[in-house]
Amino acid sequence: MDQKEEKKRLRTRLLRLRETMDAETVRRWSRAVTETLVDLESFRRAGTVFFYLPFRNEVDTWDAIRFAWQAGKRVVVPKTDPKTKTMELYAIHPDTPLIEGAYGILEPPEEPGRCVIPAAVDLAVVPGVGFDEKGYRLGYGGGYYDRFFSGAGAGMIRVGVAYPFQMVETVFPEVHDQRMHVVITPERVWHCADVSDL
Ligand SMILES: Nc1nc2c(c(=O)[nH]1)N(C=O)[C@@H](CNc1ccc(C(=O)N[C@@H](CCC(=O)O)C(=O)O)cc1)CN2
Ligand SMILES: Nc1ncnc2c1ncn2[C@@H]1O[C@H](COP(=O)(O)OP(=O)(O)OP(=O)(O)O)[C@@H](O)[C@H]1O
Repeated sequence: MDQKEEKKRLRTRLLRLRETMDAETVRRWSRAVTETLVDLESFRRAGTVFFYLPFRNEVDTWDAIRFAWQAGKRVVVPKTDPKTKTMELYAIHPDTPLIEGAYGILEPPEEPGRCVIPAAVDLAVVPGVGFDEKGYRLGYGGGYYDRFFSGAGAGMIRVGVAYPFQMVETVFPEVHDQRMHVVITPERVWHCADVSDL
């Protein structure tokens, strides 16, 4: 089997495992990940944090988002453009009305001229279908985060969040894949890239 086929099978297998999780397990593991995340030195120091808004049993980021607001941080989330496979970032507040955008993921409404430049973001909390110990990430195959991190979003600290079963031996990385600096699972933190002050 070639690498492309292996990667596709791994994606299907991991997505199936995540789909079959019960709500209580999603809550319990998300809470454990959140506690570790908000305690990271790089998170405490961050003024602006790029979160994703969870869908389909992804690690729930809402508690961490509320924590960030309470700590006075700026919270930004992506608005995706499926035509160009790119993301723009918008700041959200507790009262920002969110709408279902591409793929049924909640997004802030479009506000021309109000998007936040990626260079202003200190840390990104990154969703994934799977991760490996080197910090490589398997996503839905759209290349959104790879494109973002290899371009304007290059400077921020990248923190992947995952359930235990999403941490695998290898995600069959390709040359364009951008590594995470840190991956957090409910039971531990994986320091993947050389960032001196994490
Ligand atoms: N919460 C969250 N937001 C996110 C991501 C994510 O993984 N999670 N993304 C991370 O990249 C981007 C959206 N990427 C996505 C890419 C494809 C599909 C998707 O549903 N794909 C179809 C496959 C066929 C198709 O292209 O339509 C599928 O899986 O059924 C979903 C999200 C940006 N926002
Ligand atoms: N920096 C980039 N510039 C242009 N195309 C890219 C870049 N990074 C990735 N791509 C393209 O995007 C496609 C999907 O990449 P990949 O399979 O790694 O996505 P993924 O990381 O699983 O998805 P996502 O980030 O959306 O969750 C690939 O065909 C790749 O060629």
